[in-house]
Parts: sequence; structure tokens; C-alpha cells
Amino acid sequence: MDDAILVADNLNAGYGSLVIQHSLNFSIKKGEVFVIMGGSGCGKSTLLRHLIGLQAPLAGRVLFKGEDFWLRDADERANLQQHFGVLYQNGALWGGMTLRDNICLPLSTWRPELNKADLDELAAIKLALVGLSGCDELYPSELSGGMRKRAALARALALDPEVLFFDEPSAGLDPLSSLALDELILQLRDSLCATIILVTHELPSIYAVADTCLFLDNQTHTQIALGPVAQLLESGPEVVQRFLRRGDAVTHEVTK
Ligand SMILES: Nc1ncnc2c1ncn2[C@@H]1O[C@H](COP(=O)(O)OP(=O)(O)OP(=O)(O)O)[C@@H](O)[C@H]1O
Repeated sequence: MDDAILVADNLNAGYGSLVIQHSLNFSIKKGEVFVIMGGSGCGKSTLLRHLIGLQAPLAGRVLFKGEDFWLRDADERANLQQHFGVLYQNGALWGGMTLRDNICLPLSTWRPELNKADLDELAAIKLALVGLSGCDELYPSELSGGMRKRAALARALALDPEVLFFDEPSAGLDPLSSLALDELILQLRDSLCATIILVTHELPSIYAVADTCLFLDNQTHTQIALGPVAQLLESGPEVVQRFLRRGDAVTHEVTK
């Protein structure tokens, strides 16, 4: 458990009295790509919100580096969340701001000691990390869908997060842009030693990037599989094997 960065300990996920998933138990290792999968509406995004610390567990705990988020007050929680970068499905950037300003905003909020030249330089570095060197002055509306995702990722990287959360990052992307995003995710894991937590339906992405997969079941409302893709393909529950082999999935190479 020593290398665990995030742990769900008997977590019940949901809203108010509505438990969407119960008794979740898993630990996410530092530096791994952890994929949350399952059928539509099973609670993947809900679980993500609990892991990010945006929603309190209905029961159980979420631990970040061994600490229970919800034993801290709101200010302390916000400080802990600085270690997290989040890329939401729609990649929401502020449309009225250039990419540079989009990235500088979280930086200037949390690093008030930085001057304008430092901020601009950091923004340029983050854009370079996602393959958007020289795009500092562009507005989101001037970018393609794939570029917008990358720009949103650059903003999520602004504060050098230890954990990056992605909620269906490939949504709306063509297969080539989606593949490029998968490659970027692996590059970030390797170059920044970031831990990546990814919600996705996309089998090519799952096969390409996942170190560990968690499968949330729609019927039993709990996790029914946890492990590397190859292991789940070989010995996972039937419903998980079907999920992983649907369509032309069996032709994808399992790299893990
Ligand atoms: N704010 C909310 N209040 C109450 N119920 C909610 C709320 N947000 C989502 N839900 C319900 O929680 C369940 C799980 O939703 P969630 O978005 O987490 O599933 P998902 O697995 O991410 O779905 P999808 O793959 O379709 O994006 C759904 O039944 C949804 O209607």
C-alpha cells in the first residue's frame, strides 16, 4: 500500500441517499494509468468526483497519500486539490481568453509570487508539453477539437499536478486525434511521473494506456473486476470479457 496515491476504502459513491456504487475498494499506485470502465450510467463520472474530492463519500473513505480528504476543512481540501489536474469531457476552456491566459489564470491564483514573465514562460512550457508550442496567442475558437483537448490539458498541467483525471477525453475526437491523445497520456505519465486516472469507453484507449482497470457493474452496483487488461481478458467475469471483446476489440493488441 506504500506506493498508493489514492485509495477507495469501502466507498459508497452517489448523491444524497442515492447510492450509485457501493463497497468500492481499490488502491491506485503512483505513476500508473488507472482506467475506470463500465456501461453507460454505472457511475464512472460519479466515482471520479469522489476521487477528486468534489463530493463526500456516502460511506467509507477516499484517501490521498493516506489522508482522508473529508477530515480536512474546505480550505485545506482546496490546497490538497492543487495536486490534481482535471480534464473534463468538454475540455472547457475560457473562450474569451488566449491559451496563454487560460493557463496563467490558475497559476496566478495559486502562485501569486510569480511575475508576468514567469507566468508567460510557464504557459509556453505547458503548451510545448502538449505539442502546442507557439499557440500562446490563439483563442480556443481558433483550434480544432483535438487541439482544444490538448490546450485544456496544458491548463490542467499548470500547477504540476501529481494526479491527472480525465473524463472521457476521446469524446468527440476522430480516431487519429484520439490515438494522439493516448500517446500524450503515456508521455505525460512517463515524463512527469504523473498518476493518471481515466474514465473511458474507448477500447483502443483502454488497450493502449491502461495499467490497471476497474470495472463498475450496472446490475450489482459495485466493482466486479480490478486488474490489468490482459488478466481481465483471460480470467475476468464474463460480462467484463464481453465488454472488452465487443466489436472489433479482439483485434487490438494488448500491450499490458
Ligand atoms: N447530480 C446528480 N444527482 C443525482 N443523480 C445523478 C447526478 N449526476 C448523475 N446522477 C446519476 O448517477 C448515475 C451515474 O451517472 P454517471 O454520470 O456517474 O455515470 P457514467 O457511468 O459516468 O455514465 P456515462 O458513461 O453515460 O457518462 C446516473 O443514473 C445519473 O443519472
